[in-house]
Amino acid sequence: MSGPNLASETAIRISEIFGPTIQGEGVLIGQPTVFVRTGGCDYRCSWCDSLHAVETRFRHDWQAMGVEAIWADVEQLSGGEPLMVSLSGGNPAIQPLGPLIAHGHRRGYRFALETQGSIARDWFADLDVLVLSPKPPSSGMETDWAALADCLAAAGDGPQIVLKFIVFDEADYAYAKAAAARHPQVSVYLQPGNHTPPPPEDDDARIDMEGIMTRMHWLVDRVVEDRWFAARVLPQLHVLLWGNKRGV
Ligand SMILES: C[S@@+](CC[C@H](N)C(=O)[O-])C[C@H]1O[C@@H](n2cnc3c(N)ncnc32)[C@H](O)[C@@H]1O
Ligand SMILES: Nc1nc2[nH]cc(C(=O)O)c2c(=O)[nH]1
Ligand code: SF4
Ligand SMILES: [Mg+2]
Repeated sequence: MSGPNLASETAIRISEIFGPTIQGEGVLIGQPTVFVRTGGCDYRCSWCDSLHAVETRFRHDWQAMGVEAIWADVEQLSGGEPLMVSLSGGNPAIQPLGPLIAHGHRRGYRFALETQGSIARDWFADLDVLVLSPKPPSSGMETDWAALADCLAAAGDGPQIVLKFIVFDEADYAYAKAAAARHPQVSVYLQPGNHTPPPPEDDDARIDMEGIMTRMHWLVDRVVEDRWFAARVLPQLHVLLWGNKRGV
């Protein structure tokens, strides 16, 4: 909560803080982590699974919090045991996260950040893992390639950097291949899309498991057919386990 001593430049808009759970996606899949999800996004992906942290109609659920207040929640959830903190959103790059990362690092925690690559920040260099997830045609968004390159440049040699592409169809797959070719030094994760986003207003967590599995099989076939052996194909493990349930 914003208190009297909360300097406005350090206020971070928070949608939810939860965990520990396992990281369900990409390079850190299976790793225990606490999530810090920020509110607000510069994109509106057609299939976004986190609209409660994107659309301003949910902003009454967001809180402006200082580093100390966020950290109290992270420490309480982790029992004071240093672990990986996953920063997601919304687009967490909108928020001033540098001081939070420095605060956690001093206490032995590590930080992974998930962003679409539309906004570069100097503090990307302080992360342990930077997951860049540029958005394919099915999202309805346009990629700003210069901004993506700026994100990679801002991170420099600091964090481990990976590209994670959501793939729904052949056009998305072609996009992933072309985008990966622009940055051949960065490892690539391909993730089948989940086309049943949660209605944010209720708790119906059902998903079309068959549809996701069909897409996953197709994606594996596609990568093998192309002999794209540098790519890694992974489902959203948390979605397979808990469907579209929030806070897991
Ligand atoms: C909700 S986003 C938040 C972080 C950032 N805005 C981004 O998109 O990278 C976290 C991750 O979930 C992925 N994602 C969102 N909706 C999805 C869906 N319907 N199916 C599969 N992955 C999805 C995004 O592509 C991103 O990699
Ligand atoms: N378990 C779990 N893994 C995740 N990986 C990325 C997530 C996200 O929403 O950013 C997410 C999430 O919400 N839960
Ligand atoms: S960029 Fe991420 S949070 Fe924003 S709308 Fe797209 S998937 Fe959702
Ligand atoms: Mg998610």
